[in-house]
Amino acid sequence: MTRVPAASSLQPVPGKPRPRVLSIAGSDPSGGAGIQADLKSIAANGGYGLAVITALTAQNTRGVTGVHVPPVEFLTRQLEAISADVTVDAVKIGMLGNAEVIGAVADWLGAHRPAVVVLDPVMVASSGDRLLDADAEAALGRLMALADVVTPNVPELAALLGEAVAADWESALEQGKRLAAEHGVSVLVKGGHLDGDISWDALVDLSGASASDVTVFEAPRVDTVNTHGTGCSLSSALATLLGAGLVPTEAVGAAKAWLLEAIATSSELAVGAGHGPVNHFHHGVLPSARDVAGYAADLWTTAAGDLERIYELPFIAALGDGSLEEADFAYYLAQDALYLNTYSRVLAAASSLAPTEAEQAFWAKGARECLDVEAELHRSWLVGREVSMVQGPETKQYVDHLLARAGEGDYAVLVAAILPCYWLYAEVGAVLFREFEQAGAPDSHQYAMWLRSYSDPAFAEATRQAIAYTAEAARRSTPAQWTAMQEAFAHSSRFEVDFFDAPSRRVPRGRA
Ligand SMILES: Nc1ncnc2c1ncn2[C@@H]1O[C@H](COP(=O)(O)OP(=O)(O)O)[C@@H](O)[C@H]1O
Ligand SMILES: Cc1ncc(COP(=O)(O)OP(=O)(O)O)c(N)n1
Repeated sequence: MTRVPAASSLQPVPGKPRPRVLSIAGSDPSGGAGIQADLKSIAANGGYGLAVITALTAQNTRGVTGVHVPPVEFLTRQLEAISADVTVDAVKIGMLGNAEVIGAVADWLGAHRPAVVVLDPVMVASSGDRLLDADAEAALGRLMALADVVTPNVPELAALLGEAVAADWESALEQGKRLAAEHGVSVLVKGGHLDGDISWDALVDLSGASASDVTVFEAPRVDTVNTHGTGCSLSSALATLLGAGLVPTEAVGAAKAWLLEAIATSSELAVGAGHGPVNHFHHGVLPSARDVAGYAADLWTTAAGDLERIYELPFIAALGDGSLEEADFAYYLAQDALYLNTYSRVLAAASSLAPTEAEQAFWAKGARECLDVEAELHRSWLVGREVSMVQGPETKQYVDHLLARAGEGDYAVLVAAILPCYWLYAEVGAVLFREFEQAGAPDSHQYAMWLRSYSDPAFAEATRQAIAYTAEAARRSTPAQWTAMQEAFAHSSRFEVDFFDAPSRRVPRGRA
C-alpha cells in the first residue's frame, strides 16, 4: 500500500478568486494613465477590472489639450449599474474633475462602500495641466474620510494640507504623517517627484495591520522619461492586491516591485514622443490567487515520486520499526547537523531576498530554529558518540546546490530549492509517527524521540506556510523563473532521497 497521498494535506487550498476591482477615473486616450492604465494594472496584478468614467481627456504623452466632464447624473447611472449587479472587492478612485463629481462618488461610496477603497487624489498631470478644478481640492476631504488609503504625490500632499511643496523626502514624509493624522486615513506618500538616486515611498498605516505605523519603501530611481501614469498604475495595483487579501505593507511592497519593473522595461514600448507609458505587462497577466494551489499541486507531483522512493529505503523501514543500527542513525544525525548549519544560512539568504516583511520574518525564524535543532542534536544524540563530523558526498551535493541557488539571488528559485527539506521531512515524519502509534507506541522503540520531533504540529504549520509562500512566488514568476523553480525543487527533492539513503550506502560500514 502506498503511503503517498494524491495531494499533501499541507498544500494550500484554492485561494480567493480574482478580486473584482473598480476604477472610477478619467479616460486617457494615449493609454498610459487614467482608466486605460488602471485596467492594465489590475489585470497585470491578478484582478478583474471594471471601469466607471468620470471625465474624458484629450491627451497624449506630451500633455493634456482638453477635459470634458459628462453630466454627473450619468456618472451616478454607471455607478448604480455596477453596484446593482456586481460585488466589488476593491475600488480605486482617480481623476474626478470637479466638486460635483466628488460629491456623486462620495454619495455612492456612502451607500455601497466596497471593502477596500484606494484614493489617488489626482489634481495636476505631470505635464502641468489641471485634472481637478482648483476650487474642488477642499472637497476631497469628504472622500478621504471614506478611503482606506490615500496616495498623494509630493505636490498633491502639499495641496491637501494647504502647505508649501516639500523640498526633500524627510519633509514629504512628515507631511504624510500630518495628513494621516488630520483625516484618520492611511497615506502612501510617493516620492517620485523628488530628485536623487532613490525613489522613496512610505506607507503611514493607520489600519493596525502592519508591524509599524510607518514603513518606508525604497527603490532605485530609473533614468527614464517614461513615467506617464505611474501614480495611476501604482494605486490600481495596490487596490488589486489589497482586494486579494494582502496586508497593506505587503500590498505596497508587491505593487512597488511590480511598478519598478514596469518603469525599467518601459523602453520596450514605443508610444509617443513625450513621457511614455510604463510596461504594465512585463510579467504578463498574473494568474489569479486561486491558482496558487495549482502551483503547489505541480510541485507535489514531483515530490510524490521521490517520497515513494524514500519510503522504499531500508533506512526508513528500519527507522520506522526501530530496528535501525545505531551507527547508521548516528551517521544520519551527524550529517543532519552538518546540513542544518548550511541550511540555516540558506534560509537567512531567503529572508534577505524576501519581498514581504512576513516572509522575511518567517525565513529568519526558520534559520534560527535550524541552529537550535543542530545544537540540540549535538546535546542529546551526538554527545559521547564517536561520530565523524565530515560532510558525506550526499550532504555535500545537497548543500552545494542550495548555496548555489542562494548565490544566484532569485527569491522564487531559492525558496523552491528550500522547500523539499520542509515538505518531505514533514510528510515522512507524520507517516512514521502514525505507524509508530498504530503499533502501540512501544517503549522499546529507540527512535521515538526523533519521530516525535518531526511529527510536531508546529513543524507541519511551518511547512504549510513554506509551501504557501513558494506557491505564491510561483504565481508571480515569469515562465522562465517557474521552470527554474521546478528544476531547483526537483534537485532538492532528489537530494532528499539520497540523504535518507546515505547511511545505508556509507563505506566503510561499521562505526559511523
Ligand atoms: N524614475 C522612477 N524610477 C523608479 N520609480 C519611480 C520613478 N518615478 C516614479 N516612480 C515611482 O512611481 C510611483 C508614482 O510616483 P509619483 O511620480 O510620485 O506619483 P504620480 O505619478 O502620481 O505623480 C511611486 O511609487 C514612485 O516611487
Ligand atoms: C485621465 C488621467 N488621469 C490621471 C492622470 C495623472 O496620471 P498620474 O499617474 O498621476 O501621473 P502623470 O501621468 O500625470 O505623471 C492623467 N494624466 N490622466
